[in-house]
Amino acid sequence: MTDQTTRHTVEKIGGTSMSRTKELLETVLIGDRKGADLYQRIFVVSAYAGMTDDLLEHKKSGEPGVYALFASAESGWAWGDALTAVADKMYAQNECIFSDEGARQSANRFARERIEGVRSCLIDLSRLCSFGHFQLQQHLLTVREMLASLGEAQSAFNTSLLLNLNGVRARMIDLTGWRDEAQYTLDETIERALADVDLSAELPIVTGYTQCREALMGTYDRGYSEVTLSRLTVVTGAREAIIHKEFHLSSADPRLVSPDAVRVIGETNYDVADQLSNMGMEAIHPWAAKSLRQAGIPLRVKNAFEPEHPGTVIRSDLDAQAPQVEIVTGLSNVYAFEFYDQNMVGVKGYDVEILEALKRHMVWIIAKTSNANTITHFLKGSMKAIKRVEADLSSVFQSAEISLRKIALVSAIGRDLGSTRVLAQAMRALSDAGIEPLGVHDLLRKVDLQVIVEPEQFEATIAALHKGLIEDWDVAPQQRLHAAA
Ligand SMILES: Nc1ncnc2c1ncn2[C@@H]1O[C@H](COP(=O)(O)OP(=O)(O)O)[C@@H](O)[C@H]1O
Ligand SMILES: N[C@@H](CC(=O)OP(=O)(O)O)C(=O)O
Repeated sequence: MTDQTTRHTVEKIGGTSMSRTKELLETVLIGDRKGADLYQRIFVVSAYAGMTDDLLEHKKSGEPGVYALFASAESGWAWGDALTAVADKMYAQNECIFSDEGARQSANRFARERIEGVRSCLIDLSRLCSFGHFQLQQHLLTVREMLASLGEAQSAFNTSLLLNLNGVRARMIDLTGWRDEAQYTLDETIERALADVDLSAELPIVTGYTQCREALMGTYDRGYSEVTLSRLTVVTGAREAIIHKEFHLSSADPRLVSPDAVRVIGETNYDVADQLSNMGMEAIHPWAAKSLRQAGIPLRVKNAFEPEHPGTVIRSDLDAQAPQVEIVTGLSNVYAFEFYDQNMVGVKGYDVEILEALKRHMVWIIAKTSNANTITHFLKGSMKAIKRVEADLSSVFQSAEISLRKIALVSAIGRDLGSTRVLAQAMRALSDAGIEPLGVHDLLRKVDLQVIVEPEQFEATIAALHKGLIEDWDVAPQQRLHAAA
């Protein structure tokens, strides 16, 4: 069926929003909908806020969770206590969600069965690996997948149960591979799981984690639920993918710039979405955007708690009407990895070696610059991994001087920044705020302007650029006329 009015949507609810379960029922999940209006939607749910952090490692601080403890030899059996703490957190979450005793018990039973199943599997694996014939290293990805999927299994089970209690025909679609006998590709797994679902009369609540041959965790790592969202959208031929977040996609993080000063982004294109995810803004996982863009399906980012608001539409064919910065975002903990070698002038091959080392140690490159004898990469990753890159390169290039420093990178992003006014106004805004940038990247392809500052100046830089390039953008020419008169 291709009729726009009857085709379904696929909608993801992020972890931060999932934790506000009761409000979600009154907005996104049920709200004023009745009868047929409740259906023709597929929901993909993330784990409740903080759950995946505790199961794996903290996304921002890197603090070890169950996985990181299990993987590190020095931690011994500490992972077992960490897993028990996750179970307790799950029961506490169930306590908040279900006032009905029977429902709470079945939610707790579900969580306990999954947690204890994984626990005994990990104990067996540790025992096997103590023989030496089985190498723990070879199984760590599977362990990571098993642990991560616990979070999404809980939230999908709870959401469908809660909807059932509220008279909605919801069905949990468990893509986590729990006790499955065969393994399929991502697309096949999705097709098989939804084959007998009648979208006009059932509401599928799908786990954000999909266990499949491609191993989502190995390829995409954190933020994987958006990959499930995008493939589900493409495979089921949905008319639109929707991401429900805690805030509207705004011109800056409303936690850093006052919510009154930020603007909701009405529309943008996938080019801007790519820049945002590169900066770790998580507007959408870069790989998720790719599938949707290739299939020509629009993505809408909405505030989960303001369901009437149309939110932000992201499509490939939306060009800007005029040069304008749309969003100011950044990363406060970036490593500037500077490789300097005077022997480099006129010689090729340095770049390749550096890139190989970065790839080998799985370090994310945010940006790079180079000149005659210096190549600087701006990196996101663990200090440990970056130190390994440094060691590898020092042994290959003995005359090189490699230096590493922490910086913050703030980026002003828009579909068309092709006006010299953007750079001029950015510099004025920074100088007015007393910020001296360590570096600025204004490239030929005008979609972003990157400013490098000391980490302590991160928030002030976001605020200053937001003020200069967004809040004051339309008023600035007039003010300049007054100033000149
Ligand atoms: N430009 C922005 N617009 C909206 N939120 C932003 C923006 N930049 C950063 N954020 C932050 O993103 C957070 C949501 O992050 P995310 O991990 O995507 O949540 P979720 O768990 O819902 O997927 C919000 O708490 C908000 O502070
Ligand atoms: N819960 C997972 C997957 C995910 O996509 O989460 P969120 O939608 O909350 O970013 C993670 O934290 O990585």
